[in-house]
Amino acid sequence: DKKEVDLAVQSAKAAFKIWRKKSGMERSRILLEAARIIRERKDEIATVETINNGKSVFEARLDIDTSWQCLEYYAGLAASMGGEHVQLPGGSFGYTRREPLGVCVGIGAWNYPFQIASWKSAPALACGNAMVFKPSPFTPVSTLLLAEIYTEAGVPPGLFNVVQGGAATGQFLCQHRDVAKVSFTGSVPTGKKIMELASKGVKPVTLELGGKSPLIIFSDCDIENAVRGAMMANFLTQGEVCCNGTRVFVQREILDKFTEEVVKQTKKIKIGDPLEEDTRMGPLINRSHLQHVLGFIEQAKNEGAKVLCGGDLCVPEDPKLKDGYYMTPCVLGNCKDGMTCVKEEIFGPVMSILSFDTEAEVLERANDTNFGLAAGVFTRDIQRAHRVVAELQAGVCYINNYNVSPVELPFGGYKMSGFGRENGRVTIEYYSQLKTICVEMGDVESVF
Ligand SMILES: NC(=O)C1=CN([C@@H]2O[C@H](COP(=O)(O)OP(=O)(O)OC[C@H]3O[C@@H](n4cnc5c(N)ncnc54)[C@H](O)[C@@H]3O)[C@@H](O)[C@H]2O)C=CC1
Ligand SMILES: C[N+](C)(C)CCCC(=O)O
Repeated sequence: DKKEVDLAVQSAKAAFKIWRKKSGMERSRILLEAARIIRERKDEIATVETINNGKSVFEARLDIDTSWQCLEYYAGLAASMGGEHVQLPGGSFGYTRREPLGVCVGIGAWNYPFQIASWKSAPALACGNAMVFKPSPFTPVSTLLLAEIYTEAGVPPGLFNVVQGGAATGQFLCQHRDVAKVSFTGSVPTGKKIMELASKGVKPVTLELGGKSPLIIFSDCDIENAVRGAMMANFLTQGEVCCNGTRVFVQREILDKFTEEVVKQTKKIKIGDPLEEDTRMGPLINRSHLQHVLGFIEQAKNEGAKVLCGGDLCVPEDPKLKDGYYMTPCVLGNCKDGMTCVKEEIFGPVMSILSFDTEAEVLERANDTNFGLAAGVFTRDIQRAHRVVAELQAGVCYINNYNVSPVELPFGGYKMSGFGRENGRVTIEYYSQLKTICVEMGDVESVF
C-alpha cells in the first residue's frame, strides 16, 4: 500500500545519505562480498528461484551465475567512476563529478526474478544510489534473498528494500516524489504507463520491454550450431524470455534439413519436475498464461501454420505434477509473415519457422516489426554476418550464437522494446548524473 511504499522509500533515502558518502572502493568491497555470498549460496538460491518461477534448477543456476557476475562487474567499475578536468582561460578551470541519482526504483517481471533484481541493483548501488525493488507478484520470493545478502554484506539498512504488490504498488513507487529514477522490465503496455507516470515527476526511466526477435539462418552456416542456437533462442525458461528469437528465418536450401533436426531436438527436451537435475523444461508461470500460449497455437493452426511437434497440454507421469501448467514445446512450420504467431510476442515455448531466399529480402522482413530487442544470424561468411547485423534494427545482435548474456556487454532494445541499457560500462550513465563545476581563479568581470 501507499504507506508501506512510503516507508520503504524513506528508509532507502536514509541509507542513501550514508552510502553516497562512501568511496567507490568502499562500495566495491561490499558488492564483492555480496557477490561472494551469492556464489556460496548459489544452489539454495537456484532452488528458491525454481520454486518461484518453475524454470529448471539447471537453468536457474545459470541465472544466479549472471547475477553474481553482474555484482562483481560493477564492483570493479565503482572505484573508477569519475569526471574530467577542463582547463579554461586565465588559470580558471572546470571539472565534472559523476554523482548518484538518489533513490531508484526497480520493477521486475516474473521470468528472471533474481537476475532482474541483480542487473538493476548492482549498477544502481555501485553508483552510490539506493534502490526500492518491486518483484512481480507471481514471483515474490527470491528477491528477498538478495536483500538479505546485501544486508549481510554490509550495505546500510534500507539501501536495497523490497516491496511486494502489483500494479497499484508499482504506480505508488513511480509517483513518489522522493524517487529519482525508475528502471522497469516487463511488457510494452505497462512500460508505456510507467513512462507516463514518471514523466509527471520528470523522472528518467529505463525500459526493458518485450520482443519478437528474428533469427536468420543462412544456408552456409554450420547447421548443428544453428540448430543449437535456435533451441537456445526459443526454449529457455519455457520460452518466457523477452529476447527470444521466435521468428526463425531459414534459407530455402536448408529448410528441410534444419527443420527436421530442430523438431528432433525439440522432442527430446525433458519436461517435468523442475527441481530434478535432468529436467530441462518446467511448467509455465500460471494457468491463464498457459491458456494464452495454447490459444496462440490454436490460432496459428487456423491461420494455416503447421504444428510440427508439441503445442499440447502436457500431464507428466509423476502424479504430484498432474495439475501443473506444463505444455510440450512447439515448432510451427509453414509460417507466413502476416500470421499472429509471427507478429505477436507469445512468451511461451513456440518457435515459428519461416523460409527465405535472399539476404535483402530477409532483412526487410526481419525488420518489419515494432519490436527491436534482439536478433541473430548464423553464417560462416564473416562479411555477410557483419553486413547483416549492421542492418538489423535490434539492440542486441548475436552472430553464430543466441541468448548468451555476458554482463560486460550492454543489453537493451530498439524501437518499442524500450530504451536505456542494462549491464556493460554504459549503464553507469543510466544510474548517475553529471555535475559541472566552473572555478574562477581571477576577478569577476561583470557586465554591469
Ligand atoms: N526486455 C527485457 O529485459 C524483458 C522484458 N520482459 C517482458 O515482460 C513481459 C512479461 O512480464 P510481466 O510480468 O507479465 O509484465 P507486466 O508488464 O505485466 O509486469 C511487469 C511488472 O510491472 C508491474 N506493473 C504492472 N502494472 C503496473 C503499473 N501500471 N505501474 C507500475 N508497475 C506495474 C507488475 O506488477 C510487474 O512487477 C513480456 O512482455 C516480456 O517481453 C520480460 C523480461 C525481460
Ligand atoms: C538471460 N537471457 C539473455 C536469456 C535473458 C535476459 C533477459 C530477460 O530477462 O528475459
